[in-house]
Amino acid sequence: MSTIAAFYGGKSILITGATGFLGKVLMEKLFRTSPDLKVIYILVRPKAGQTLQQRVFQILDSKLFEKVKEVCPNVHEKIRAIYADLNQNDFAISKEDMQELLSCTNIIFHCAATVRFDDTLRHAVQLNVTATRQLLLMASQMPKLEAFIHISTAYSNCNLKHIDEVIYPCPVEQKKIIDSLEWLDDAIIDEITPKLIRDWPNIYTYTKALGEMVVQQESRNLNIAIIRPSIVGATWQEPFPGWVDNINGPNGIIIATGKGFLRAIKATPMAVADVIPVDTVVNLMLAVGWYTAVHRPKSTLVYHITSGNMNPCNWHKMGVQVLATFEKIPFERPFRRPNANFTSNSFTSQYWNAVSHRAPAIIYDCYLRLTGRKPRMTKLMNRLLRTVSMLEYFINRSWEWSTYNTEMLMSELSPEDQRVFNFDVRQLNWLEYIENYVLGVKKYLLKEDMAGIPKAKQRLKRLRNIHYLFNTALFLIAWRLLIARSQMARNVWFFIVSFCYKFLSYFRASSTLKV
Ligand SMILES: CCCCCCCCCCCCCCCCCCCCCCCCCC(=O)SCCNC(=O)CCNC(=O)[C@H](O)C(C)(C)COP(=O)(O)OP(=O)(O)OC[C@H]1O[C@@H](n2cnc3c(N)ncnc32)[C@H](O)[C@@H]1OP(=O)(O)O
Ligand SMILES: NC(=O)C1=CN([C@@H]2O[C@H](COP(=O)(O)OP(=O)(O)OC[C@H]3O[C@@H](n4cnc5c(N)ncnc54)[C@H](OP(=O)(O)O)[C@@H]3O)[C@@H](O)[C@H]2O)C=CC1
Repeated sequence: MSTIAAFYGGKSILITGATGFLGKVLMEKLFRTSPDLKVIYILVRPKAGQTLQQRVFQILDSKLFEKVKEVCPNVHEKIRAIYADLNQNDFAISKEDMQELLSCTNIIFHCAATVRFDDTLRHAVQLNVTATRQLLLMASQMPKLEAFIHISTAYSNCNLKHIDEVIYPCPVEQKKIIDSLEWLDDAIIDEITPKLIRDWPNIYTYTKALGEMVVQQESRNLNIAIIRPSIVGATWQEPFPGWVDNINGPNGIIIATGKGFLRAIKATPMAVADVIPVDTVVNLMLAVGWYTAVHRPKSTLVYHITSGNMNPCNWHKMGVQVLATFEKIPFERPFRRPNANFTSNSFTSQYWNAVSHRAPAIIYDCYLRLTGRKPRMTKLMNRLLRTVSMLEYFINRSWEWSTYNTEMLMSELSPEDQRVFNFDVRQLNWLEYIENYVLGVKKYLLKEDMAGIPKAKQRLKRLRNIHYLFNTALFLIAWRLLIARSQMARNVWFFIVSFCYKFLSYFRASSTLKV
């Protein structure tokens, strides 16, 4: 029997961000491996016209939870959704709910965050910093609490090249920032934001660094650990390969490439693509929860869960495998044939944007206008290019993350725990993983049926023919114009024509001789 799985038996676990990508996979694994856990409290807000119960029902009803329902048929009774908005004071939790949380919680997994790169500083600080502080305050009033696991990101210190498993100080104290945001108005905040975030690439990574400072400074006597995953990707093995459910990070890029919208990107091909499967992250989270509660390390330990130093893959290899998968399993109704040009040069990147992205969008919009429809491709392309420009920072650099604590933890696990809660990324076969990833994007994100593959392949063939036809026509028109204007072009043209003529005459003569 797994020690870690047994540890969670009978426990009351509080999860924030349980409706997010990581949170769902965490809940799934907990229910599947420790069906005898007492309860999982999840802090949820109503969203998109759905009540808390409807949101929970939708999660449990998804394919991700199919195995759970076999192992833990009463899973509905073991989830307790608590109304909470982390943007509000005391999270707007009712008194009764708060009392229950304070008196019963054994373990906290704090996953909630805003992961948008362009959020306002006020909102990002509220969620990624102030809410963490508030949760720590709540945790300090929980008599039964055994461990508090805070999820940060490996990019919280991406202004450094080599990152150790320590909490780095931020140039401005988190308390000062929280205080000043209370009285500064939005216009001033917007003005000072670039000065505050300095060499961090965006507000998200900056506020995640501040969040870690809060954990360090407000941890009181709590048993805390911080986990820093790199780019979290689709599931590797559990509960099945390729599960993914949002368009963040590589997912949106895979869709945009598979649908033929994105055909070139400013990326350093040999830079490390530090993607880490979500189930690997969850396995480490559960192992850390157990270790922190049972071994009670004297200080707050930071754990990196990255792939680059143990089993590196670069963007070139990833791009090639993604394209190879599109050949076998194309996405439906592509705009153009998928292609991937990598360039690290700004000028070439601008060229590709004009020729490969903007021009086809404008041509398509003209076609839509001519056929009496509303043009939309240029707008869509502009948004896509804006998104890609925000991701560029991360695909043009490589980082080194030390993983001593993660490796130490691996060595502390029994062979059974190493198997059930495997976070050894050295065993990952990238080619297989990427293929399953692309397949998962098709099935679970785009909700496309595998039966549509032959039709998609046919459409790709048609697009290829249109592409050749279009290029030939373009070449002939350009050449015709050139000939009309330039004596040199005319000379070259006559030289080529006379050469072909002579060649053909010679060929005809020699074949007549043979006869
Ligand atoms: C490489 C070579 C490729 C070559 C060519 C092809 C090669 C072949 C394949 C290549 C292989 C794979 C290569 C992968 C490279 C990946 C790099 C990943 C780096 C990740 C670093 C993460 C580091 C930190 C990790 C962490 O620690 S945490 C998680 C990170 N956090 C995020 O990833 C949130 C980001 N996002 C936002 O910050 C917001 O999305 C915002 C952008 C502001 C827009 O915001 P806005 O426009 O207001 O609105 P949205 O509703 O959000 O989206 C509006 C519109 O954009 C679309 N769209 C949103 N997203 C994406 C996205 N990704 N990709 C594409 N489209 C996207 C959406 O479809 C919608 O389309 P539309 O509706 O217009 O049709
Ligand atoms: N995905 C990645 O690549 C990486 C993620 N991480 C970290 O992992 C954690 C989880 O990320 P991920 O699952 O991908 O993110 P998601 O965006 O998928 O999930 C975010 C979660 O936070 C919740 N949340 C946001 N705002 C509020 C609020 N005001 N009140 C209550 N809940 C709120 C969301 O709830 P709702 O559903 O209601 O919006 C959702 O459950 C984050 O801390 C992130 O920084 C770290 C490295 C990489």
